[in-house]
Order: sequence, then C-alpha cells, then structure tokens
Amino acid sequence: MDDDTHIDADHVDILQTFIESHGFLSWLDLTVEELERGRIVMSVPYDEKLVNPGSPVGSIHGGIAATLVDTASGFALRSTFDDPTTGSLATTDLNVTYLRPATNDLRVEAEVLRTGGSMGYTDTLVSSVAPDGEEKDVAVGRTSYRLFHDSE
Ligand SMILES: CC(C)(COP(=O)(O)OP(=O)(O)OC[C@H]1O[C@@H](n2cnc3c(N)ncnc32)[C@H](O)[C@@H]1OP(=O)(O)O)[C@@H](O)C(=O)NCCC(=O)NCCSC(=O)Cc1ccccc1
Repeated sequence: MDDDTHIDADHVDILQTFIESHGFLSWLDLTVEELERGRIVMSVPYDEKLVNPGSPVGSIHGGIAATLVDTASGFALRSTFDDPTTGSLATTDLNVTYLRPATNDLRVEAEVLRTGGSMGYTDTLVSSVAPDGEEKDVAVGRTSYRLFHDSE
C-alpha cells in the first residue's frame, strides 16, 4: 500500500467500535474486512432473520444490501478526511440496483469517486456466493453525501 492509500490500522478498530455500539449495524453483524483511503470492503454473514419469509430462493431483504451500500460509502468517504476521526457526513442520495437474489453472506466494496469541499460521491458493488458456488454481483449502488469537515 502506498502513502496515498495508507490509513492507520487503528481506524478499522474505530469503525468496528462504532458498528458494535450501533443498535442496527451491530444487529447485522457487520464487519470491516479491508480499509484504505477512499476504499473499504465490509461483510454481513447470512442469517435467516434477514431472509424474506416465503421467498422460494431464500432471498435476503433488499434493505440489507442498501444498508451495506450506505454504511460502506459513509466509511469510505470518512477515510478521505484529513483526520478520519473528526467531522461527519449525511447521506443525501442513495441508489441501489438489484441484479440477482442474495442468498448467502454479503460482501460490499465501496470506492470514492470524488470528494469536493462539501460533497462526496461513491460507487459500490455488493456480491454474494450464488447457489452454483460462484461469487456473483447481487447489487450495484451510487451515493452522494454532504460532508461536514471538522472546521464547520
Ligand atoms: C444537511 C443537509 C444534507 C443539507 O445540507 P446543506 O444544504 O449543505 O445545509 P447546511 O450546511 O446549511 O446545513 C443544514 C443543517 O445541517 C446541520 N448539520 C450539521 N452537521 C450535520 C450532520 N453531521 N448531519 C446532519 N446535519 C448536520 C446544520 O446544523 C444545519 O442545521 P440548521 O438547518 O442550521 O438547523 C440536509 O439536506 C439534511 O439534513 N438531509 C438529511 C440527511 C440524512 O438524514 N441522511 C440520512 C442519515 S445520514 C447517515 O446515516 C450516514 C451514515 C453513513 C455511514 C455510517 C453512519 C451514518
């Protein structure tokens, strides 16, 4: 990892502590798998509590993928702040396109497309192991955020 993408290892612990103290995110058992400046990978394990009752393929509710898109994007954007432990951000737009049912553990990768003085944008990909055993894309997402740097 070069200096442009390096981020303190402590920051993963800070994000994981945030998740564990969050009622909703901790309930999903969300884990930060990889973090570098402007990019993050996170996962949620398959759990029957997340599955749509009566779904013939056992598909996970779409709100879970949407939550992954939002959370991973917010974290990826925060990682671009001069000091990622200060400031905050608010989601202003979130778009998710569902490509196929998710029936297994979920993985999301979020990448920052651009940050300006007050707005940030991300591109995300959610994937899951399909019944044929192959990891496949289950959703793609695009987001925008209002960034509140510490000085505001
Ligand atoms: C704030 C803005 C985006 C507008 O912005 P602008 O047009 O630039 O307007 P302006 O700069 O004038 O500020 C206006 C007001 O904003 C107040 N403010 C200051 N700091 C913050 C702050 N940090 N957050 C929110 N508001 C803040 C400030 O005091 C002022 O208040 P006032 O009006 O003077 O009393 C507005 O459209 C909005 O709130 N939308 C709803 C957004 C929403 O609810 N999204 C969903 C949940 S987000 C999520 O879950 C993300 C996440 C990801 C991953 C993990 C965890 C979380």
